[in-house]
Amino acid sequence: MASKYTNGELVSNMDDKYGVGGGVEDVYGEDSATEDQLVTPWTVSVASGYTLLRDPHFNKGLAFSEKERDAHYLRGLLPPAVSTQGLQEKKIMHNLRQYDVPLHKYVALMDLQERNERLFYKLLIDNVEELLPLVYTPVVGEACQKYGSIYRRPQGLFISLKEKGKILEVLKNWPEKSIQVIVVTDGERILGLGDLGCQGMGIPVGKLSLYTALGGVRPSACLPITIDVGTNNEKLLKDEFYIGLRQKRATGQEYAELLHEFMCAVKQNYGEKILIQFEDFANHNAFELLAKYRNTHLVFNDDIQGTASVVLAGLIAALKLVGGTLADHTFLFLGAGEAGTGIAELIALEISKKTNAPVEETRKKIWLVDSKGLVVSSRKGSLQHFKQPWAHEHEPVKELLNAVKAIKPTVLIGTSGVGKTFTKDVVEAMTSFTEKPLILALSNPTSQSECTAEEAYAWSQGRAIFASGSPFEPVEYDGKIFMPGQANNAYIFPGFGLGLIMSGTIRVHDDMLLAASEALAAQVTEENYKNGLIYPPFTSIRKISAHIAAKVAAKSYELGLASRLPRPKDLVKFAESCMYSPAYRNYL
Ligand SMILES: NC(=O)C1=CN([C@@H]2O[C@H](COP(=O)(O)OP(=O)(O)OC[C@H]3O[C@@H](n4cnc5c(N)ncnc54)[C@H](OP(=O)(O)O)[C@@H]3O)[C@@H](O)[C@H]2O)C=CC1
Ligand SMILES: CC(=O)C(=O)O
Ligand SMILES: [Mg+2]
Repeated sequence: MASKYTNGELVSNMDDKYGVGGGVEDVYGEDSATEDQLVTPWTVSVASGYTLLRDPHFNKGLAFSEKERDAHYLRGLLPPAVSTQGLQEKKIMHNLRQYDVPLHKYVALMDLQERNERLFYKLLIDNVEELLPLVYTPVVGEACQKYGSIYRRPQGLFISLKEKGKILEVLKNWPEKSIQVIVVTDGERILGLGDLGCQGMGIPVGKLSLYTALGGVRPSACLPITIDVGTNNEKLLKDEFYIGLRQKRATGQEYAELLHEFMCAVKQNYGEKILIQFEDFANHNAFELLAKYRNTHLVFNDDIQGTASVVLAGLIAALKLVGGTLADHTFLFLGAGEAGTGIAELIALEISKKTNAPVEETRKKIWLVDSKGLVVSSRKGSLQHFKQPWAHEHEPVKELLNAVKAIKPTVLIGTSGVGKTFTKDVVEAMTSFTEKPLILALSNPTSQSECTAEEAYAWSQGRAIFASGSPFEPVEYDGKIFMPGQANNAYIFPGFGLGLIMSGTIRVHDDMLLAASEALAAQVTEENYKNGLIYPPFTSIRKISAHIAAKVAAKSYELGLASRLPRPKDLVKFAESCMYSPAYRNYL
């Protein structure tokens, strides 16, 4: 047990309201952070020097000032030099850039997060375009595949079948008490990489680091959770470094009971307003969990709902480039799972709202292809429930190319999880009847992208408007530079979650997703359009998130689902004021 000082008095961590770990209490809270806010001595409890240096929430490394070194027993524990956060940032970015292997950069970043949290977030916020592909797709995918080998320290909470009957106790083991958002996975569909079992933990950890960096939700309010019910991945089951349960996945009642215990325990421990984001569940569980808990919990499925909202935003923005309304377009999806049907449904809803046509009608402009071909009415008997609404009248078509020729889409969206499926023939066929084909290759990571940016531009003779789930570099084609966009739910969920949290929202409503889409689309500038972009750059993501949060919160107040009263007048300003700042504090 570490010793601690409170106002000069030695106390045991046992007595500390922060429990295990202890640390300098941040009396101003992380949300309304401003640099150089002084913490008065009588309100602060101070860890002994050694403990303080090893507490990632408060450690500043060489940036502890001379006075802090004296006040907090750090003399001798640090070399004499005193640094600034800016200089530390410069050094770490320099060091990161020396690594050739992206996974090594990932490991270095995770080490930083566990050593000095504020510096980690400062880096991520200031260098978002450079670091996003590391802490998020594509590199996080490789990290999950190799999670057992690169595992150093536990991140987040692991809840396995072994914890059945004890989940509430497990939640209480987590040191932070005021959790506002949980991202949870069971690891069965990690990006387009399939079942990675317990090693899927990289995803909730990565998503929550974006909640903080992109959405400004304070890190101590974020809890990553992996539910381990086994894995059907034979390779992992045989891998000596695998960190999860070595058994086949539990299914049926056993699975449902564990998940139900989890959902009840979370609500019991954190209350009605805890946001639970489901992430990378396989579709046979994802739709069911969302349907089962959407009326009793504040739940959000990022793959179904977040993806739908980000794609709809891109489509609304793209109308400026291609003209017409959404109702004028014909949509074809490769992939009819969570992402595909989620997006399709939100497009149909948006068109319905705009045209007053019933959703049953507006769905008819949207077609989906799954692994067996075009989803058509003659297949109805064997289709999963989420595909049923898309089984339109048409003769069976097996291949995507033939579906493209038959449907003549103006918008082609890849949500198959299978790379290289938008072939030259497919893109050329689409380009033959559409002046400006809109091509979204959403599958992650990069290896699973339906086509590359270069392929989309080259095969369409530079006519395609292209965006992808994982980032691609700008492409030079025919002497012109083309800027591919990134159509990724990372644009939506941080701001969406912030909007829910800051308004005390108790349930997610589809209209909030539409509001988020419109807010994101409104952030695309004329300059972006000139570059062929349908999404704004991630460099302005905090501003974007504040606008998304404000629109989501406004919708929540309008629907009577917000519990934070009175409603703040200026919701954008309020969102900004809630955002975590990673600037160091003075602990004096
Ligand atoms: N960019 C973003 O923000 C997001 C991207 N994604 C990505 O989308 C992909 C899919 O995710 P999700 O929808 O959750 O996965 P699902 O497993 O729910 O759906 C995959 C769909 O693709 C179909 N499919 C698989 N292989 C083929 C093939 N060879 N030809 C045609 N269809 C095929 C499946 O068919 P069947 O039903 O017949 O099995 C299924 O309908 C993943 O790569 C994921 O990373 C997901 C969420 C967000
Ligand atoms: C981006 C994301 O959520 C996915 O690929 O699953
Ligand atoms: Mg996902």
